[in-house]
Amino acid sequence: MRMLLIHSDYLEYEVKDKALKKPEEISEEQKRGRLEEVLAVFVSVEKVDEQNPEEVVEKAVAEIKDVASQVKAQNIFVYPFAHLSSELASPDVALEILKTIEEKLKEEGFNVKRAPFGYYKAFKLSCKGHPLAELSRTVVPGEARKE
Ligand SMILES: Nc1ncnc2c1ncn2[C@@H]1O[C@H](CO)[C@@H](NC(=O)[C@@H](N)CO)[C@H]1O
Repeated sequence: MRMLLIHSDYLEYEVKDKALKKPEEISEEQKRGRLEEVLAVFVSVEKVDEQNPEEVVEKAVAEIKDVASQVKAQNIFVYPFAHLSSELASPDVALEILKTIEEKLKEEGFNVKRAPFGYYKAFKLSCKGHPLAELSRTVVPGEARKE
């Protein structure tokens, strides 16, 4: 799994078109979203993560919590983003993993939004620009090695 973490004044998105034949079903309300003072986490779920989704969720949540505490962010935006890797997991597995990351972060007390899966979306982001405002993390299950 590849993550790009951007500490931002705000992140807002608007759903445009379907990017998959069967995107996640969403309500009218979910077609737009915005969070202020947010840690935006752009996530590409990778093929290697299919070996142990539970473990990669655990590692991803730990990394996100670590960065959130460093930048003192209570709001987290989980944003599916298929552009950080050339070895993507299947959409079904990716969606499940992203939903579980969202759930676990909520259990940890964060205010979490997740952008809809399987769509082209317009988005606006205002990066804060401090030294920890732009970070990337890679997590893989167990002994799996990234080539
Ligand atoms: N392995 C994966 N990891 C993360 N997201 C994934 C995925 N497989 C499919 N998606 C979702 O389907 C859209 C089309 O690839 C993706 N859409 C996007 O990435 C938008 N930024 C528009 O390009 C995403 O919502």
